Amino acid sequence: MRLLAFFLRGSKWSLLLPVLCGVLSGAASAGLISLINSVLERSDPATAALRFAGLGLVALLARVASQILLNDLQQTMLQKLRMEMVRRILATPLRQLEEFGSPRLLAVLTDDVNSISTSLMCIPQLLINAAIITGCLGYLAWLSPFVFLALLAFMAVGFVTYQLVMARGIGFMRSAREVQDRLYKHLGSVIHGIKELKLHPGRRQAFLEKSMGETTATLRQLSLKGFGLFAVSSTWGMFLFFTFIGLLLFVLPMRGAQDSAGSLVSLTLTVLYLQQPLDGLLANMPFLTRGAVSLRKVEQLSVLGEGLLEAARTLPAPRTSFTRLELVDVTHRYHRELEDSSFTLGPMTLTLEKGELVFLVGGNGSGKTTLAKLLTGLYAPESGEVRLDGVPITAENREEHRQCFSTVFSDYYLFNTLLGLAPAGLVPKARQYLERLQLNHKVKIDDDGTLSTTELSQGQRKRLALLTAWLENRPIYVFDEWGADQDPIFKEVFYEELLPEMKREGRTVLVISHDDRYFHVADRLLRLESGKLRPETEPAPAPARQIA
Ligand SMILES: Nc1ncnc2c1ncn2[C@@H]1O[C@H](COP(=O)(O)OP(=O)(O)OP(=O)(O)O)[C@@H](O)[C@H]1O
Repeated sequence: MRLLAFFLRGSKWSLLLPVLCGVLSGAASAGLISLINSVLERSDPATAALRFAGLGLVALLARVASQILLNDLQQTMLQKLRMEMVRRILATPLRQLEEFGSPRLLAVLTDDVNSISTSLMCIPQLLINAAIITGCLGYLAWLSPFVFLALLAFMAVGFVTYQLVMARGIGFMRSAREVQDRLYKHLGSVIHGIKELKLHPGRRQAFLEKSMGETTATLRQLSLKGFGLFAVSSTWGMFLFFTFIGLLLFVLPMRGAQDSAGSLVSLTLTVLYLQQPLDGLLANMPFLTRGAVSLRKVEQLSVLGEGLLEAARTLPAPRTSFTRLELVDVTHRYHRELEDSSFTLGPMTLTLEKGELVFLVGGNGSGKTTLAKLLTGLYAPESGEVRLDGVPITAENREEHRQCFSTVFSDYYLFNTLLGLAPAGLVPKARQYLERLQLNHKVKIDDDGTLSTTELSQGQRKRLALLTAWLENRPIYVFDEWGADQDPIFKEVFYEELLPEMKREGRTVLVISHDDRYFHVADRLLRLESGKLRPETEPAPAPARQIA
């Protein structure tokens, strides 16, 4: 029902039409049984044949129309669902997404969205079957109220017992769905850890046997149990049904309880006619249940982005200037469920002025990237305030705040096109930058901003990422260990030429770096130790150059 309500919410009218066709098809099928009975008993074969053909035709045409319309609805819903999920992900705060985890996100976007759409495909058949069952029951009530009531009682018993078994089945399906998140994590390891797995047979074996092997075996077991229970409960339903037919055939005549309107043949035929739609109803249940389980997962993801969508849909204009960026008593803490210790950054107070070139240094895990995420508005502070030109950054203006920054984080992502950068005007500039970054012999940029390749060395890819950031033309640049993958010559170009040039252009540049050879380039050096800012020190003077 939740599933039906979900689909009805957005597409009442496009669902109504196929439903009506489905019901019409079911009603026509139910009409057929009364016709068959009347032919068997008494009716004129010629007119009955015409009615038979007419009803059969209506049943078939309405069924095919319902399925075509529903197919169309399914594809539309699938597209809408995928777009909406991605919109919600884009609107969700980064920290919440990190906590949710990419394997779970992937499982929702692929498996769950597909299960929901498969369950949608079951709906026309469900409606057709429900219409046939209702029609047959109505006809049965007219033939024999006693048999009708007895069948209702059997169906009630069947429904209650079926529900009891199904509840266990649904439990297994939910557990299987949880395991699926783990499976996606392992699939991610195959893709991203392929080199490590190929180079080390022991690790590969352990991965296959333990990680993948155990997870897939658990998933198999849970799915088998879930689907097994569905099979048992539908067989139980069919057992009740045959028991009823047995009683109808052998006990009813003995008790002489038939009322005059219903002959045994008509009653048996009508009840038998119910078998196919009942069977169909039960066969669709696992898919509908799987869809409902997936819908719960999708709804969990939906909650993440709730309330933020509207803000995300109105694009703020990029900001071209600022004078001061401040952190005032800001803290951020990573909570980890299964660990006693948690990392806390701050409380810290810090100011960055327009046109400053600031280096942020410190040991691994001291909090440099976390601080950069707070400054750029990718994280919201747990306490304290981030202020831009004196204005506190809140949930309402954080999206706008982020428009001040161009970044290359150490785990940057490189798009293969100058996405969202209005390419027409920027392509000539992009080609110039390509030359400055010594990539013009490797990469070409089309007039529509598509890069000829991103299949490059790590250092070259990072230069391309720098190019995109540079083109964004924002007032503040943040580079997180950008120099780490560069050769000594290009490191020098970056620290000694490009950074000072950005500063001369009036930009504020925050450089996270371990390259102490170039600390002298900075106007200021911020040093982090275990999440705390140390008192500022003057950058060391430039080291003496070696004379060859
Ligand atoms: N997504 C996360 N979830 C939980 N803890 C995290 C997460 N990211 C970082 N941390 C923890 O926060 C601390 C600071 O991490 P951060 O990445 O800011 O350090 P860093 O100074 O940039 O380190 P490095 O020089 O190694 O890049 C680390 O101890 C790390 O374990």
